[in-house]
Amino acid sequence: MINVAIVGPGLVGEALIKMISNYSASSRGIDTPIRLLAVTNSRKMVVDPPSKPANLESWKASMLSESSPADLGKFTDLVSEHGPSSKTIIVDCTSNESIASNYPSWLEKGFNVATPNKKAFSSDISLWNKINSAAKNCPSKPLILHEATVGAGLPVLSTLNNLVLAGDRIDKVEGILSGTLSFLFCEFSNGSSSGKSFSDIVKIAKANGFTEPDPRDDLSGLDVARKAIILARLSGVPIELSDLTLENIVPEELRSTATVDEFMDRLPEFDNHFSNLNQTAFKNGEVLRYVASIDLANSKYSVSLKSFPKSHAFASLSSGDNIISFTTKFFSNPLTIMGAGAGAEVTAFGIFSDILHIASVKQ
Ligand SMILES: NC(=O)C1=CN([C@@H]2O[C@H](COP(=O)(O)OP(=O)(O)OC[C@H]3O[C@@H](n4cnc5c(N)ncnc54)[C@H](OP(=O)(O)O)[C@@H]3O)[C@@H](O)[C@H]2O)C=CC1
Ligand SMILES: N[C@@H](CC=O)C(=O)O
Ligand code: NA
Repeated sequence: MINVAIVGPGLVGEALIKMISNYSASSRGIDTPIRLLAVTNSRKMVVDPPSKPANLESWKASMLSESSPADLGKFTDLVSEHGPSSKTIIVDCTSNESIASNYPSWLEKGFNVATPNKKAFSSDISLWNKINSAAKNCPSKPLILHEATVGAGLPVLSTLNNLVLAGDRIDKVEGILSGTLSFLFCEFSNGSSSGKSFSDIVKIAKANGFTEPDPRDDLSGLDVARKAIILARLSGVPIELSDLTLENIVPEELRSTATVDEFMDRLPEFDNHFSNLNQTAFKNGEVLRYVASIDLANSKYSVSLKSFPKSHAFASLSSGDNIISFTTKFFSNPLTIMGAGAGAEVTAFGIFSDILHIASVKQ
């Protein structure tokens, strides 16, 4: 039995609960069943509730009726009473930095970790180093996987890890790494001079579940920058956020708005500003795309809004898709991965494939 404990049953966490409840391990060649044992958000937690909930609706009901106040320390203690930590996976589906700072201690205790949360892998390099040494030094060799942190469910990190393990040299990684910004600019800057307003498209991206809990994290370029850092570090170059040139497209006046609602309410005031940027590209026969360039060969790292001719692969991308290309010693003609780059279900799939990988190693 592999036990799964979820921290953060939000949009992505709920999609994951649905996926785990619908999964029948025996029919898919994994001998060990996967059991959803425990769930906590910032207010409440349930561990092995008497009702033994089988699906999302019954988990929601037991969160209401059988939960106790959330306490992360108690949560992991209770979880470890139900099976060895080597056969337990803690899944962090928050975007919280202080939850991420627990990974070293979870790994020291032998818990495996799977997460779409980028914070631990893109903040100060000291946390990255602590995580790696905790996993390496624990006798049960726990696994920590985070495929969904870049390209959601697309097999981006597993591909990069395989290239590195095989001895390839990564020269450059570039692409469109944000589902939100892909959706925004593919819809807004599509080679025509009219269409929906920029602020309306941001609202749709948020409603589609593409954005971070605070959409300013997407528009500021910070979310893309975090993904660029993860790609650089996994390629063997330990860069920090400060090594990267970042273009923030949030209008100056909206950067310090107090709440997400205030930001969304005031965004229409800047529709003309974005429309002018699009008009300039349009007049040159080009479109706008927000791209990341991780040029490892020349130690140059940037995330920025650029203009591309309509013949460029970035211009014809489907809205919401990511495209990531690796130029390497093996692949001088770049290896390219493309497909849906955000959304609850594809992200849950990325986490679930990490869970299945851990289950197959630890069963
Ligand atoms: N949406 C997407 O397409 C993708 C998302 N991701 C990542 O997935 C993660 C989840 O995103 P999403 O589901 O959209 O976010 P949501 O805001 O919908 O959900 C976040 C969840 O985390 C919980 N939470 C927040 N703080 C804490 C805390 N201190 N302790 C316990 N629980 C907490 C929230 O509970 P509460 O209600 O109590 O606050 C909520 O259940 C993020 O890291 C995001 O970057 C990655 C790839 C793609
Ligand atoms: N907000 C992010 C979600 C996935 O990481 C995005 O839009 O790409
Ligand atoms: Na991925």
